[in-house]
Amino acid sequence: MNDTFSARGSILIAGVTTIDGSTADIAIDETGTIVAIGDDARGAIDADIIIDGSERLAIPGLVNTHTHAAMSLLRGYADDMLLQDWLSQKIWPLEAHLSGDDVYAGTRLACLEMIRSGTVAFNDMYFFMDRAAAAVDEMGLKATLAYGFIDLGMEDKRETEIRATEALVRRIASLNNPRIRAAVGPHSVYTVSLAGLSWCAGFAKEQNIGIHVHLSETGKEVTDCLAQYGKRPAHLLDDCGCLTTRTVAAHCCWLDESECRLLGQRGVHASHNPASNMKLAVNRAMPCHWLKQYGAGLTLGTDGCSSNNNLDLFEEMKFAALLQKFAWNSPTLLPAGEVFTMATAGGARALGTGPGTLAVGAPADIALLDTRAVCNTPLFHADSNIVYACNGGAVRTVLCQGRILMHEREVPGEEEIIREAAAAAHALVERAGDEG
Ligand SMILES: N[C@@H](CCSC[C@H]1O[C@@H](n2cnc3c(=O)[nH]cnc32)[C@H](O)[C@@H]1O)C(=O)O
Ligand SMILES: [Zn+2]
Repeated sequence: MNDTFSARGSILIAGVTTIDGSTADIAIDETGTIVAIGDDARGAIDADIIIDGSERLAIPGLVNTHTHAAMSLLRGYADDMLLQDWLSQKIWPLEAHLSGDDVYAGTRLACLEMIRSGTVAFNDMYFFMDRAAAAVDEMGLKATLAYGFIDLGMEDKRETEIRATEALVRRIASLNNPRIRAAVGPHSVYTVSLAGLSWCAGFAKEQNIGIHVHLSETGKEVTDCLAQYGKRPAHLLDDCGCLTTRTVAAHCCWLDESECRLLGQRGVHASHNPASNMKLAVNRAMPCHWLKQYGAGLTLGTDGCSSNNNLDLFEEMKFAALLQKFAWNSPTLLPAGEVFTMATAGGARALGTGPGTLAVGAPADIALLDTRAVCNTPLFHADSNIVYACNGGAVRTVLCQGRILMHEREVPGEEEIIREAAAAAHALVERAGDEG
């Protein structure tokens, strides 16, 4: 087993079921690229490792486009509250006591949870991101990491956030790990000044990196923005240059049709976070149908573990499909195939990690599901089982860029990761002098 995880050779996944129901071999070379799929794949490489694909369904690894990974330490710390109260009374006071070690422990726990539920890449915004990068580096996933930029209209705070953003981008460049990228993370229109937003846009352009922002999460965000600036949040972000083809906008719940058109024109990727939105009762579902109509990117995210409270994108796919139907009153909206595409190709395109499909030339970012699991029985339409019946527990094996991160539900070192995260979470709450 240790050989399986440490090896860096070529891999053959033999006789695996694909999403269309056929059986194929998948050949992966030493660089972690899929070099052949089908009957002829076996001959394409001299495989160092052979993974038995019988009773396994191969899907592209899932991509989570909105997380605060280290908030895994805050899972269950404060639930059932109003968004503003939850942030200002519980989360932000606790976060004031966070250390870099906490972010490292929490991000490792989050990576473990994502691997165990078939996710290979994520888009994160938080503090101490150099420590998050170290965790991702070790755990073997792909991530785009942004320092959450919040200036609250104060010039001295803006300077601090600018320095922190610049330092993270330098740090990630120095890691020289192609799996880890930096982005600029202006938190939102209600926490960042116009000068801050404009600086973020300019810096992202200069560095040729993405932007990760919260957009139109609540009705209050929209009414406050209209009162303060006389325009809606997406138009304000656009004035500051924050809407680009490399922007991921999380939530997008309260966008009107003109804002959806604008996101489409700018080629922005919207991250739908249905579990967080329902839990915090933001009271409107992202208008997927308008965003799709106007050509914006559609992707899926979980948000942090204290508003979800897990990172399982299988559950998120189901919530997305159900919420769209319920909120917009049509059972034909967001069918299984479309939500599966959001969680795979849509997310991969947004983060630039590949096509998000199993194809020759694509990176071997692959999850293998158990076809004999109850949730996959019977298996008439794989996308339906995946979206409506399964959760992450159906995932048996995960590869990221051809590296085996989990095999038959074993992830190396997981007991230590869990123990250290639990200890860090309890010590944090104790330091903050509040038992939650
Ligand atoms: N430099 C910032 C750090 C911001 S990290 C990103 C922030 O987003 C917060 N956050 C998490 N979930 C949500 C959400 O749903 N809406 C808005 N903010 C959130 C999270 O708790 C964290 O404080 C500072 O000095 O405060
Ligand atoms: Zn968030």
